[in-house]
Amino acid sequence: MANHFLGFDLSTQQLKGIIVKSDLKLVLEAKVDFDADFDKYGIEKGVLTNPSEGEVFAPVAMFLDAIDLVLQRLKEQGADLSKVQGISGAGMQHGTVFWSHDAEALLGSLDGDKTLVEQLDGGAKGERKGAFSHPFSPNWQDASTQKQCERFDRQLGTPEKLAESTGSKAHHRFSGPQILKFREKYPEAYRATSRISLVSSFLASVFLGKVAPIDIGDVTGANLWDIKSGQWHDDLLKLAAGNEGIDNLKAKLGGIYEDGGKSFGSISTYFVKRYGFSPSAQIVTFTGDNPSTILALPLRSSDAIVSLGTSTTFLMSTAQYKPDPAYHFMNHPTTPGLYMFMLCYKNGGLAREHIRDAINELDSSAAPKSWDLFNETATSTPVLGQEDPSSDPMRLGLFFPRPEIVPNVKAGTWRFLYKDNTLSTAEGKTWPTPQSDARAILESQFLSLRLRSQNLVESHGSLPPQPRRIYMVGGGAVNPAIADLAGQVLGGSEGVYKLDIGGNACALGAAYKAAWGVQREQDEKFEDFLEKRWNEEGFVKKICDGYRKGVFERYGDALKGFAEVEGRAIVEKGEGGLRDGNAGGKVS
Ligand SMILES: Nc1ncnc2c1ncn2[C@@H]1O[C@H](COP(=O)(O)OP(=O)(O)O)[C@@H](O)[C@H]1O
Ligand SMILES: O=C(CO)[C@@H](O)[C@H](O)COP(=O)(O)O
Repeated sequence: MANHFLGFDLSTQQLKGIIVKSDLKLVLEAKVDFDADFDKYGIEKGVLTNPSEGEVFAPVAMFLDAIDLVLQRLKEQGADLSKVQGISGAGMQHGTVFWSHDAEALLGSLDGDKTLVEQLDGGAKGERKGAFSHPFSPNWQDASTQKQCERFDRQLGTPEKLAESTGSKAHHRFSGPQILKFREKYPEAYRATSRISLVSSFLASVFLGKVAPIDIGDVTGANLWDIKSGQWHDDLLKLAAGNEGIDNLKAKLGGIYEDGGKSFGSISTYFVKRYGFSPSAQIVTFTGDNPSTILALPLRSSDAIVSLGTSTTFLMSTAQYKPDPAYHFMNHPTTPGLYMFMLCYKNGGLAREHIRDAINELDSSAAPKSWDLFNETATSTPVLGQEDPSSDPMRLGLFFPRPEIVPNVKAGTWRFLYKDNTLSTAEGKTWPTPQSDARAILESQFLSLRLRSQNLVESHGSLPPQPRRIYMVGGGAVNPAIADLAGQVLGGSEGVYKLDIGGNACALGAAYKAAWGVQREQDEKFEDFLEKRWNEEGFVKKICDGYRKGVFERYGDALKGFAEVEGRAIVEKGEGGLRDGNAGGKVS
Protein backbone atom coordinates (compact mmCIF):
# COMPACT_ATOMS: atom_id res chain seq x y z
CA MET A 1 0.00 0.00 0.00
CA ALA A 2 1.33 3.43 -0.93
CA ASN A 3 1.22 4.92 2.55
CA HIS A 4 4.88 5.70 3.20
CA PHE A 5 6.34 9.10 4.09
CA LEU A 6 9.96 10.13 3.82
CA GLY A 7 11.76 12.65 6.05
CA PHE A 8 15.30 14.01 5.76
CA ASP A 9 17.72 15.73 8.11
CA LEU A 10 20.61 17.51 6.40
CA SER A 11 22.71 18.37 9.44
CA THR A 12 26.32 19.31 10.15
CA GLN A 13 27.89 15.88 9.86
CA GLN A 14 25.29 13.72 8.17
CA LEU A 15 22.30 13.39 5.87
CA LYS A 16 19.71 11.04 7.33
CA GLY A 17 16.60 9.71 5.66
CA ILE A 18 13.78 7.96 7.46
CA ILE A 19 10.61 6.29 6.13
CA VAL A 20 7.48 5.92 8.26
CA LYS A 21 4.02 4.57 7.54
CA SER A 22 0.87 6.63 7.99
CA ASP A 23 0.50 5.15 11.50
CA LEU A 24 3.89 6.87 12.13
CA LYS A 25 5.68 3.54 12.66
CA LEU A 26 9.23 3.22 11.38
CA VAL A 27 9.84 1.39 8.09
CA LEU A 28 13.52 2.06 7.32
CA GLU A 29 16.29 4.57 7.85
CA ALA A 30 19.67 5.27 6.25
CA LYS A 31 22.39 7.83 6.61
CA VAL A 32 25.40 9.32 4.90
CA ASP A 33 28.26 10.40 7.16
CA PHE A 34 30.11 13.25 5.48
CA ASP A 35 33.56 12.57 6.98
CA ALA A 36 33.37 8.82 6.46
CA ASP A 37 31.78 8.93 2.99
CA PHE A 38 33.23 12.06 1.41
CA ASP A 39 36.94 12.21 2.07
CA LYS A 40 37.29 13.85 -1.35
CA TYR A 41 35.87 17.16 -0.08
CA GLY A 42 38.66 17.60 2.50
CA ILE A 43 36.16 18.28 5.26
CA GLU A 44 36.52 17.65 8.99
CA LYS A 45 33.39 17.05 11.08
CA GLY A 46 31.37 17.93 7.99
CA VAL A 47 32.89 21.37 7.35
CA LEU A 48 35.77 23.37 5.92
CA THR A 49 37.24 26.26 7.92
CA ASN A 50 39.19 29.45 7.38
CA PRO A 51 40.38 30.07 10.96
CA SER A 52 42.01 33.44 10.25
CA GLU A 53 38.56 34.91 9.52
CA GLY A 54 36.48 32.59 11.73
CA GLU A 55 34.75 31.19 8.66
CA VAL A 56 33.05 27.77 8.66
CA PHE A 57 31.38 26.48 5.49
CA ALA A 58 30.47 23.32 3.59
CA PRO A 59 30.66 22.43 -0.13
CA VAL A 60 27.19 22.46 -1.70
CA ALA A 61 28.34 19.69 -4.09
CA MET A 62 28.78 17.45 -1.04
CA PHE A 63 25.11 17.94 -0.15
CA LEU A 64 24.15 16.86 -3.67
CA ASP A 65 26.34 13.78 -3.46
CA ALA A 66 24.75 12.97 -0.10
CA ILE A 67 21.22 13.12 -1.54
CA ASP A 68 22.04 10.55 -4.21
CA LEU A 69 23.91 8.33 -1.74
CA VAL A 70 21.27 8.30 0.98
CA LEU A 71 18.58 7.33 -1.55
CA GLN A 72 20.83 4.61 -2.95
CA ARG A 73 21.32 3.31 0.62
CA LEU A 74 17.59 3.32 1.34
CA LYS A 75 17.07 1.30 -1.83
CA GLU A 76 19.88 -1.12 -0.95
CA GLN A 77 18.10 -1.74 2.34
CA GLY A 78 14.99 -2.72 0.44
CA ALA A 79 12.98 0.51 0.46
CA ASP A 80 10.21 0.54 -2.15
CA LEU A 81 10.24 4.26 -2.90
CA SER A 82 7.18 3.96 -5.15
CA LYS A 83 5.17 3.69 -1.92
CA VAL A 84 6.25 7.17 -0.75
CA GLN A 85 3.32 9.60 -0.93
CA GLY A 86 4.96 12.59 0.69
CA ILE A 87 8.45 13.92 1.37
CA SER A 88 9.54 16.62 3.75
CA GLY A 89 12.84 17.46 5.32
CA ALA A 90 14.92 19.63 7.56
CA GLY A 91 18.20 21.45 7.14
CA MET A 92 20.66 22.73 9.69
CA GLN A 93 19.41 26.18 10.48
CA HIS A 94 20.76 29.50 9.18
CA GLY A 95 23.03 28.10 6.41
CA THR A 96 22.48 29.71 3.01
CA VAL A 97 22.84 28.39 -0.54
CA PHE A 98 23.29 30.82 -3.43
CA TRP A 99 21.70 29.77 -6.73
CA SER A 100 22.95 31.01 -10.11
CA HIS A 101 20.75 32.38 -12.91
CA ASP A 102 20.96 28.94 -14.58
CA ALA A 103 19.57 27.16 -11.52
CA GLU A 104 15.89 26.94 -12.45
CA ALA A 105 16.66 25.64 -15.95
CA LEU A 106 19.12 23.05 -14.65
CA LEU A 107 16.85 21.91 -11.80
CA GLY A 108 13.95 21.54 -14.20
CA SER A 109 15.74 19.37 -16.75
CA LEU A 110 17.66 16.83 -14.69
CA ASP A 111 18.50 13.58 -16.44
CA GLY A 112 17.91 10.49 -14.28
CA ASP A 113 20.88 8.71 -15.85
CA LYS A 114 23.39 11.17 -14.42
CA THR A 115 24.12 12.21 -10.84
CA LEU A 116 23.00 15.47 -9.24
CA VAL A 117 26.59 16.67 -8.88
CA GLU A 118 27.29 16.04 -12.56
CA GLN A 119 24.34 18.19 -13.54
CA LEU A 120 24.12 20.94 -10.92
CA ASP A 121 27.67 21.63 -9.83
CA GLY A 122 29.73 23.80 -12.15
CA GLY A 123 32.94 21.85 -11.41
CA ALA A 124 36.06 23.00 -9.56
CA LYS A 125 37.19 25.18 -12.47
CA GLY A 126 33.74 26.25 -13.59
CA GLU A 127 34.07 23.95 -16.61
CA ARG A 128 30.28 23.70 -17.10
CA LYS A 129 27.15 25.69 -16.34
CA GLY A 130 26.37 25.32 -12.68
CA ALA A 131 23.33 25.94 -10.52
CA PHE A 132 25.27 27.85 -7.85
CA SER A 133 26.76 31.34 -7.79
CA HIS A 134 28.98 30.32 -4.85
CA PRO A 135 30.24 26.77 -4.26
CA PHE A 136 29.95 26.88 -0.45
CA SER A 137 27.18 27.15 2.11
CA PRO A 138 28.11 29.23 5.17
CA ASN A 139 27.66 26.95 8.17
CA TRP A 140 25.90 27.71 11.47
CA GLN A 141 29.28 27.44 13.27
CA ASP A 142 30.65 30.44 11.32
CA ALA A 143 31.92 33.27 13.55
CA SER A 144 33.08 35.71 10.86
CA THR A 145 30.28 38.29 11.00
CA GLN A 146 30.74 40.18 14.29
CA LYS A 147 30.89 43.54 12.45
CA GLN A 148 27.79 42.74 10.40
CA CYS A 149 25.99 41.72 13.62
CA GLU A 150 26.83 45.05 15.22
CA ARG A 151 25.32 46.80 12.18
CA PHE A 152 22.17 44.66 12.44
CA ASP A 153 21.75 45.45 16.14
CA ARG A 154 22.33 49.17 15.44
CA GLN A 155 19.87 49.20 12.55
CA LEU A 156 16.96 48.86 14.99
CA GLY A 157 18.75 50.69 17.82
CA THR A 158 19.53 47.93 20.30
CA PRO A 159 19.88 44.14 20.50
CA GLU A 160 16.68 44.17 22.58
CA LYS A 161 14.73 45.84 19.75
CA LEU A 162 16.12 43.41 17.17
CA ALA A 163 15.17 40.48 19.43
CA GLU A 164 11.69 41.95 20.00
CA SER A 165 11.13 42.17 16.27
CA THR A 166 12.91 39.12 14.82
CA GLY A 167 12.95 36.79 17.87
CA SER A 168 16.75 37.03 18.26
CA LYS A 169 19.47 39.63 18.59
CA ALA A 170 21.99 39.55 15.75
CA HIS A 171 23.93 36.29 15.59
CA HIS A 172 27.01 35.45 13.56
CA ARG A 173 25.34 32.49 11.91
CA PHE A 174 21.99 34.09 11.08
CA SER A 175 21.30 34.49 7.37
CA GLY A 176 20.79 38.29 7.47
CA PRO A 177 24.32 39.12 8.68
CA GLN A 178 25.66 36.28 6.48
CA ILE A 179 23.98 37.69 3.35
CA LEU A 180 25.30 41.18 4.16
CA LYS A 181 28.82 39.76 4.44
CA PHE A 182 28.43 37.70 1.24
CA ARG A 183 27.29 40.76 -0.74
CA GLU A 184 30.20 42.86 0.48
CA LYS A 185 32.87 40.15 0.21
CA TYR A 186 31.72 38.70 -3.12
CA PRO A 187 29.81 41.50 -4.95
CA GLU A 188 30.07 39.72 -8.32
CA ALA A 189 28.76 36.46 -6.92
CA TYR A 190 25.90 38.35 -5.20
CA ARG A 191 24.89 39.85 -8.54
CA ALA A 192 25.18 36.43 -10.16
CA THR A 193 22.73 35.04 -7.56
CA SER A 194 19.17 34.47 -8.74
CA ARG A 195 17.79 33.02 -5.50
CA ILE A 196 18.97 32.46 -1.93
CA SER A 197 17.82 29.31 -0.14
CA LEU A 198 18.28 28.18 3.43
CA VAL A 199 19.66 24.63 3.75
CA SER A 200 16.11 23.35 4.26
CA SER A 201 14.64 25.07 1.19
CA PHE A 202 17.72 24.09 -0.85
CA LEU A 203 16.97 20.44 -0.10
CA ALA A 204 13.29 20.94 -0.95
CA SER A 205 14.30 22.61 -4.23
CA VAL A 206 16.35 19.64 -5.38
CA PHE A 207 13.42 17.28 -4.76
CA LEU A 208 10.92 19.68 -6.35
CA GLY A 209 12.97 20.46 -9.46
CA LYS A 210 12.61 24.21 -8.93
CA VAL A 211 13.62 26.69 -6.25
CA ALA A 212 11.27 26.13 -3.30
CA PRO A 213 10.01 28.74 -0.82
CA ILE A 214 11.45 29.11 2.69
CA ASP A 215 9.06 28.15 5.50
CA ILE A 216 7.89 30.21 8.45
CA GLY A 217 9.88 28.21 11.05
CA ASP A 218 13.25 28.54 9.34
CA VAL A 219 12.86 32.14 8.11
CA THR A 220 12.73 33.26 11.74
CA GLY A 221 16.38 32.19 12.11
CA ALA A 222 17.56 34.95 9.79
CA ASN A 223 17.24 38.32 11.60
CA LEU A 224 15.21 39.48 8.58
CA TRP A 225 11.60 38.54 9.39
CA ASP A 226 9.36 40.55 11.69
CA ILE A 227 7.59 37.94 13.80
CA LYS A 228 4.82 40.15 15.13
CA SER A 229 3.68 41.53 11.79
CA GLY A 230 4.45 38.29 9.94
CA GLN A 231 6.42 39.92 7.11
CA TRP A 232 9.93 40.87 6.02
CA HIS A 233 11.45 43.68 8.07
CA ASP A 234 12.21 46.26 5.39
CA ASP A 235 14.84 48.15 7.45
CA LEU A 236 16.78 44.93 7.94
CA LEU A 237 16.44 43.87 4.30
CA LYS A 238 17.67 47.34 3.34
CA LEU A 239 20.82 46.84 5.39
CA ALA A 240 21.51 43.38 3.94
CA ALA A 241 20.72 44.46 0.36
CA GLY A 242 22.70 47.75 0.30
CA ASN A 243 22.89 49.40 -3.12
CA GLU A 244 21.58 46.27 -4.82
CA GLY A 245 18.19 47.23 -3.43
CA ILE A 246 15.56 45.72 -1.21
CA ASP A 247 13.30 44.53 -4.06
CA ASN A 248 16.19 42.64 -5.58
CA LEU A 249 16.85 40.89 -2.24
CA LYS A 250 13.15 40.15 -1.72
CA ALA A 251 13.07 38.49 -5.14
CA LYS A 252 16.16 36.46 -4.27
CA LEU A 253 14.57 35.26 -1.01
CA GLY A 254 11.17 34.52 -2.54
CA GLY A 255 7.79 34.13 -0.82
CA ILE A 256 7.39 32.67 2.65
CA TYR A 257 4.88 29.91 3.33
CA GLU A 258 3.17 29.85 6.70
CA ASP A 259 1.40 26.53 6.15
CA GLY A 260 3.91 23.87 7.22
CA GLY A 261 1.79 21.16 5.61
CA LYS A 262 1.60 22.81 2.19
CA SER A 263 2.56 20.77 -0.83
CA PHE A 264 4.73 22.67 -3.28
CA GLY A 265 3.96 20.13 -6.00
CA SER A 266 5.07 16.68 -7.01
CA ILE A 267 8.57 15.24 -7.05
CA SER A 268 11.05 16.00 -9.83
CA THR A 269 11.11 13.41 -12.61
CA TYR A 270 14.83 12.87 -11.86
CA PHE A 271 13.90 10.92 -8.72
CA VAL A 272 11.06 9.08 -10.44
CA LYS A 273 13.41 7.80 -13.12
CA ARG A 274 16.49 7.16 -10.98
CA TYR A 275 14.97 5.79 -7.77
CA GLY A 276 11.47 4.67 -8.72
CA PHE A 277 9.45 7.26 -6.79
CA SER A 278 5.82 7.65 -7.79
CA PRO A 279 5.36 10.78 -9.97
CA SER A 280 2.58 11.85 -7.61
CA ALA A 281 4.78 11.94 -4.46
CA GLN A 282 4.24 15.37 -2.88
CA ILE A 283 6.99 17.72 -1.68
CA VAL A 284 5.73 19.19 1.58
CA THR A 285 7.33 22.36 3.08
CA PHE A 286 10.78 21.71 4.48
CA THR A 287 11.92 23.46 7.69
CA GLY A 288 14.95 23.95 9.96
CA ASP A 289 16.39 21.03 11.88
CA ASN A 290 15.35 22.38 15.27
CA PRO A 291 11.76 23.26 14.28
CA SER A 292 11.54 19.79 12.73
CA THR A 293 12.81 18.12 15.91
CA ILE A 294 9.94 19.53 17.98
CA LEU A 295 7.52 17.81 15.58
CA ALA A 296 8.77 14.35 16.56
CA LEU A 297 7.07 14.53 19.97
CA PRO A 298 3.70 15.62 21.34
CA LEU A 299 5.18 18.43 23.46
CA ARG A 300 3.07 19.91 26.25
CA SER A 301 3.77 23.16 28.06
CA SER A 302 6.91 22.80 30.21
CA ASP A 303 8.16 19.74 28.26
CA ALA A 304 11.68 20.35 26.97
CA ILE A 305 13.87 18.75 24.32
CA VAL A 306 17.64 18.63 24.79
CA SER A 307 19.21 17.97 21.39
CA LEU A 308 22.77 16.67 21.58
CA GLY A 309 24.06 16.91 18.03
CA THR A 310 27.16 18.80 16.94
CA SER A 311 25.39 21.72 18.61
CA THR A 312 23.59 21.41 21.90
CA THR A 313 20.12 22.90 21.65
CA PHE A 314 17.31 23.24 24.16
CA LEU A 315 13.85 23.47 22.67
CA MET A 316 10.38 24.15 23.98
CA SER A 317 7.07 24.75 22.25
CA THR A 318 5.21 27.63 23.87
CA ALA A 319 2.35 30.05 23.30
CA GLN A 320 4.33 32.80 25.05
CA TYR A 321 6.40 35.18 22.91
CA LYS A 322 8.92 36.61 25.39
CA PRO A 323 11.91 37.60 23.27
CA ASP A 324 15.20 38.50 24.89
CA PRO A 325 18.71 38.94 23.44
CA ALA A 326 19.82 35.94 25.52
CA TYR A 327 17.88 33.39 23.47
CA HIS A 328 15.79 32.72 20.37
CA PHE A 329 12.09 32.69 19.65
CA MET A 330 10.98 31.37 16.26
CA ASN A 331 7.61 30.71 14.71
CA HIS A 332 6.39 27.17 15.26
CA PRO A 333 6.75 25.24 11.97
CA THR A 334 3.16 24.00 11.82
CA THR A 335 0.97 25.82 14.29
CA PRO A 336 0.07 29.54 14.20
CA GLY A 337 0.00 31.02 17.71
CA LEU A 338 2.79 28.75 18.96
CA TYR A 339 6.49 29.59 19.09
CA MET A 340 9.68 27.60 19.47
CA PHE A 341 11.93 28.73 22.31
CA MET A 342 15.56 27.80 21.65
CA LEU A 343 19.01 28.00 23.18
CA CYS A 344 21.86 26.92 20.93
CA TYR A 345 25.49 26.22 21.77
CA LYS A 346 28.34 25.62 19.34
CA ASN A 347 30.36 23.77 21.94
CA GLY A 348 28.19 20.69 22.28
CA GLY A 349 29.28 17.29 20.96
CA LEU A 350 32.77 18.29 19.82
CA ALA A 351 33.66 19.87 23.19
CA ARG A 352 32.53 16.72 25.01
CA GLU A 353 34.56 14.61 22.58
CA HIS A 354 37.75 16.60 23.42
CA ILE A 355 37.43 15.65 27.09
CA ARG A 356 36.45 12.07 26.25
CA ASP A 357 39.61 11.71 24.14
CA ALA A 358 41.85 13.28 26.81
CA ILE A 359 40.50 10.81 29.41
CA ASN A 360 40.91 7.84 27.05
CA GLU A 361 44.54 8.84 26.43
CA LEU A 362 45.30 8.19 30.10
CA ASP A 363 44.41 4.52 29.70
CA SER A 364 46.21 2.52 27.02
CA SER A 365 43.48 -0.14 27.10
CA ALA A 366 40.69 2.36 26.30
CA ALA A 367 39.18 1.95 22.84
CA PRO A 368 39.47 5.19 20.84
CA LYS A 369 36.18 7.11 20.71
CA SER A 370 34.65 4.94 23.45
CA TRP A 371 32.50 6.88 25.93
CA ASP A 372 32.89 4.28 28.71
CA LEU A 373 35.68 5.95 30.67
CA PHE A 374 34.19 9.41 30.24
CA ASN A 375 30.85 8.15 31.56
CA GLU A 376 32.39 6.28 34.47
CA THR A 377 34.46 9.33 35.45
CA ALA A 378 31.51 11.74 35.15
CA THR A 379 29.15 9.63 37.24
CA SER A 380 31.71 8.76 39.93
CA THR A 381 32.71 12.40 40.49
CA PRO A 382 30.57 14.02 43.22
CA VAL A 383 27.98 16.74 42.44
CA LEU A 384 29.86 19.97 41.57
CA GLY A 385 33.11 18.23 42.58
CA GLN A 386 32.20 18.56 46.28
CA GLU A 387 33.07 15.51 48.42
CA ASP A 388 31.69 17.44 51.38
CA PRO A 389 29.19 20.10 50.28
CA SER A 390 29.40 21.86 53.65
CA SER A 391 33.10 22.61 53.33
CA ASP A 392 34.32 22.01 49.74
CA PRO A 393 34.03 24.73 47.07
CA MET A 394 32.00 24.05 43.93
CA ARG A 395 33.90 23.35 40.72
CA LEU A 396 32.44 25.49 37.93
CA GLY A 397 33.88 25.75 34.45
CA LEU A 398 33.33 26.62 30.81
CA PHE A 399 34.71 24.51 27.98
CA PHE A 400 34.65 26.28 24.62
CA PRO A 401 37.16 24.88 22.11
CA ARG A 402 35.24 26.92 19.50
CA PRO A 403 33.88 30.47 19.84
CA GLU A 404 30.56 30.22 21.69
CA ILE A 405 27.11 31.63 20.98
CA VAL A 406 25.81 31.61 24.58
CA PRO A 407 27.58 33.64 25.85
CA ASN A 408 29.14 35.33 22.81
CA VAL A 409 32.80 34.74 23.67
CA LYS A 410 35.91 33.65 21.82
CA ALA A 411 37.28 30.14 22.31
CA GLY A 412 38.65 29.41 25.78
CA THR A 413 38.51 27.21 28.88
CA TRP A 414 37.79 28.54 32.38
CA ARG A 415 37.95 26.55 35.64
CA PHE A 416 36.90 28.17 38.93
CA LEU A 417 36.21 27.23 42.54
CA TYR A 418 33.17 28.90 44.10
CA LYS A 419 32.65 29.27 47.83
CA ASP A 420 31.00 31.93 50.01
CA ASN A 421 29.93 33.89 46.91
CA THR A 422 33.54 34.16 45.75
CA LEU A 423 35.27 32.75 42.68
CA SER A 424 38.91 31.71 42.66
CA THR A 425 40.88 30.17 39.84
CA ALA A 426 41.12 26.39 40.10
CA GLU A 427 44.45 24.77 39.36
CA GLY A 428 46.42 21.61 40.01
CA LYS A 429 45.11 19.52 42.89
CA THR A 430 41.91 21.52 43.28
CA TRP A 431 40.84 20.50 39.76
CA PRO A 432 42.60 17.38 38.48
CA THR A 433 42.44 17.46 34.68
CA PRO A 434 41.16 15.92 32.54
CA GLN A 435 39.28 13.67 35.00
CA SER A 436 37.26 16.39 36.78
CA ASP A 437 36.35 17.90 33.42
CA ALA A 438 34.05 14.98 32.52
CA ARG A 439 31.39 15.85 35.09
CA ALA A 440 32.19 19.56 34.99
CA ILE A 441 31.50 19.95 31.24
CA LEU A 442 28.12 18.23 31.52
CA GLU A 443 27.19 20.27 34.61
CA SER A 444 28.32 23.43 32.83
CA GLN A 445 26.27 22.73 29.70
CA PHE A 446 23.13 21.87 31.67
CA LEU A 447 23.52 24.74 34.18
CA SER A 448 23.61 27.13 31.24
CA LEU A 449 20.33 25.65 29.95
CA ARG A 450 18.75 25.86 33.40
CA LEU A 451 19.87 29.45 33.93
CA ARG A 452 18.26 30.64 30.73
CA SER A 453 15.09 28.56 30.71
CA GLN A 454 14.06 28.92 34.34
CA ASN A 455 11.46 31.60 33.63
CA LEU A 456 9.64 29.43 31.09
CA VAL A 457 9.09 26.32 33.21
CA GLU A 458 6.29 25.74 35.72
CA SER A 459 5.74 24.05 39.09
CA HIS A 460 4.22 20.57 39.02
CA GLY A 461 2.42 19.64 42.25
CA SER A 462 4.60 20.58 45.18
CA LEU A 463 7.84 20.46 43.17
CA PRO A 464 9.84 23.60 42.36
CA PRO A 465 9.50 25.04 38.81
CA GLN A 466 11.21 22.73 36.30
CA PRO A 467 10.50 20.99 33.00
CA ARG A 468 7.80 18.32 33.11
CA ARG A 469 9.54 15.85 30.80
CA ILE A 470 12.99 16.16 29.32
CA TYR A 471 13.35 14.41 25.97
CA MET A 472 16.94 13.65 24.91
CA VAL A 473 17.49 13.54 21.13
CA GLY A 474 20.44 13.73 18.68
CA GLY A 475 23.62 11.65 18.54
CA GLY A 476 24.44 12.06 22.26
CA ALA A 477 21.00 10.89 23.41
CA VAL A 478 22.15 7.28 23.49
CA ASN A 479 24.56 8.12 26.34
CA PRO A 480 23.01 7.17 29.72
CA ALA A 481 25.51 9.17 31.81
CA ILE A 482 24.71 12.36 29.90
CA ALA A 483 20.97 11.75 30.31
CA ASP A 484 21.45 11.14 34.03
CA LEU A 485 23.34 14.40 34.49
CA ALA A 486 20.67 16.25 32.46
CA GLY A 487 18.06 14.99 34.93
CA GLN A 488 20.17 15.87 37.97
CA VAL A 489 20.77 19.47 36.86
CA LEU A 490 17.58 20.33 34.96
CA GLY A 491 15.10 18.18 36.90
CA GLY A 492 12.07 16.87 35.03
CA SER A 493 9.07 16.09 37.24
CA GLU A 494 8.05 13.09 35.07
CA GLY A 495 11.61 12.04 34.18
CA VAL A 496 14.09 11.97 31.30
CA TYR A 497 12.95 10.24 28.09
CA LYS A 498 14.25 9.35 24.67
CA LEU A 499 12.54 8.43 21.43
CA ASP A 500 12.30 4.71 20.87
CA ILE A 501 11.59 4.91 17.12
CA GLY A 502 14.46 5.43 14.74
CA GLY A 503 17.76 7.09 15.44
CA ASN A 504 16.85 10.62 14.49
CA ALA A 505 14.13 12.85 15.91
CA CYS A 506 14.68 15.59 13.35
CA ALA A 507 14.19 13.38 10.27
CA LEU A 508 11.29 11.69 12.05
CA GLY A 509 9.62 15.08 12.66
CA ALA A 510 10.01 15.78 8.94
CA ALA A 511 8.46 12.43 7.98
CA TYR A 512 5.51 13.12 10.34
CA LYS A 513 5.06 16.54 8.76
CA ALA A 514 5.00 14.95 5.30
CA ALA A 515 2.31 12.52 6.50
CA TRP A 516 0.27 15.37 8.01
CA GLY A 517 0.67 17.50 4.86
CA VAL A 518 -0.66 14.74 2.60
CA GLN A 519 -3.22 13.05 4.85
CA ARG A 520 -4.64 15.79 7.10
CA GLU A 521 -8.34 16.39 7.13
CA GLN A 522 -9.49 19.93 6.44
CA ASP A 523 -8.11 22.28 9.14
CA GLU A 524 -6.69 19.34 11.12
CA LYS A 525 -3.90 20.71 13.31
CA PHE A 526 -0.53 18.93 13.35
CA GLU A 527 -0.87 18.30 17.10
CA ASP A 528 -4.26 16.57 16.62
CA PHE A 529 -2.93 14.49 13.72
CA LEU A 530 0.01 13.33 15.88
CA GLU A 531 -2.13 12.73 18.96
CA LYS A 532 -4.46 10.39 17.02
CA ARG A 533 -1.56 8.17 15.93
CA TRP A 534 0.69 8.50 18.98
CA ASN A 535 1.56 5.30 20.83
CA GLU A 536 3.27 6.28 24.07
CA GLU A 537 4.58 2.78 24.90
CA GLY A 538 5.93 2.13 21.44
CA PHE A 539 7.35 5.57 20.69
CA VAL A 540 9.20 6.85 23.78
CA LYS A 541 11.15 5.28 26.61
CA LYS A 542 11.94 6.61 30.09
CA ILE A 543 15.71 6.59 30.62
CA CYS A 544 15.97 7.83 34.20
CA ASP A 545 14.40 10.03 36.84
CA GLY A 546 14.61 13.77 36.38
CA TYR A 547 14.06 15.66 39.62
CA ARG A 548 16.08 14.33 42.58
CA LYS A 549 15.34 16.12 45.82
CA GLY A 550 18.42 17.75 47.27
CA VAL A 551 20.52 17.42 44.11
CA PHE A 552 18.27 19.73 42.03
CA GLU A 553 18.41 22.33 44.83
CA ARG A 554 22.23 22.14 45.00
CA TYR A 555 22.45 22.90 41.31
CA GLY A 556 20.02 25.78 41.94
CA ASP A 557 22.51 27.15 44.48
CA ALA A 558 25.27 26.91 41.85
CA LEU A 559 23.47 29.15 39.32
CA LYS A 560 24.68 32.42 40.82
CA GLY A 561 28.31 31.25 40.78
CA PHE A 562 27.86 29.91 37.24
CA ALA A 563 26.54 33.29 36.02
CA GLU A 564 29.62 34.92 37.56
CA VAL A 565 31.89 32.45 35.75
CA GLU A 566 30.24 33.48 32.48
CA GLY A 567 30.72 37.12 33.46
CA ARG A 568 34.46 36.52 33.86
CA ALA A 569 34.64 34.84 30.45
CA ILE A 570 32.79 37.76 28.86
CA VAL A 571 35.13 40.31 30.43
CA GLU A 572 38.15 38.33 29.21
CA LYS A 573 37.01 37.20 25.77
CA GLY A 574 33.54 38.56 25.13
CA GLU A 575 32.42 39.86 21.75
CA GLY A 576 29.74 42.51 21.57
CA GLY A 577 29.82 43.45 25.28
CA LEU A 578 27.59 42.66 28.23
CA ARG A 579 24.57 44.55 26.94
CA ASP A 580 23.81 42.23 24.07
CA GLY A 581 22.22 39.59 26.20
CA ASN A 582 25.45 37.74 26.77
CA ALA A 583 24.72 37.51 30.46
CA GLY A 584 21.39 35.78 30.02
CA GLY A 585 21.50 34.63 33.57
CA LYS A 586 19.10 36.52 35.72
CA VAL A 587 19.39 34.36 38.82
CA SER A 588 16.06 34.25 40.55
N1 LIG B 1 27.54 7.36 22.80
C1 LIG B 1 27.64 8.69 22.66
N2 LIG B 1 27.83 9.48 23.73
C2 LIG B 1 27.94 10.81 23.62
N3 LIG B 1 27.87 11.48 22.45
C3 LIG B 1 27.70 10.75 21.34
C4 LIG B 1 27.56 9.34 21.37
N4 LIG B 1 27.37 8.91 20.11
C5 LIG B 1 27.39 10.02 19.30
N5 LIG B 1 27.61 11.12 20.05
C6 LIG B 1 27.73 12.52 19.60
O1 LIG B 1 26.77 12.80 18.63
C7 LIG B 1 27.26 13.82 17.76
C8 LIG B 1 26.57 13.70 16.42
O2 LIG B 1 25.21 13.85 16.63
P1 LIG B 1 24.18 14.04 15.44
O3 LIG B 1 22.86 14.43 16.05
O4 LIG B 1 24.19 12.85 14.58
O5 LIG B 1 24.92 15.24 14.71
P2 LIG B 1 24.50 16.35 13.67
O6 LIG B 1 23.00 16.35 13.61
O7 LIG B 1 25.05 17.62 14.21
O8 LIG B 1 25.16 15.99 12.36
C9 LIG B 1 28.76 13.58 17.66
O9 LIG B 1 29.45 14.82 17.60
C10 LIG B 1 29.07 12.80 18.96
O10 LIG B 1 29.79 13.62 19.86
O1 LIG C 1 22.59 26.80 14.69
C1 LIG C 1 21.84 25.95 15.14
C2 LIG C 1 20.55 26.32 15.68
O2 LIG C 1 20.39 27.71 15.82
C3 LIG C 1 22.24 24.49 15.09
O3 LIG C 1 21.42 23.72 15.93
C4 LIG C 1 22.19 23.96 13.70
O4 LIG C 1 20.82 23.92 13.34
C5 LIG C 1 22.91 22.63 13.53
O5 LIG C 1 22.41 21.56 14.24
P1 LIG C 1 23.12 20.11 14.40
O6 LIG C 1 23.88 19.80 13.16
O7 LIG C 1 23.99 20.21 15.61
O8 LIG C 1 21.99 19.14 14.62
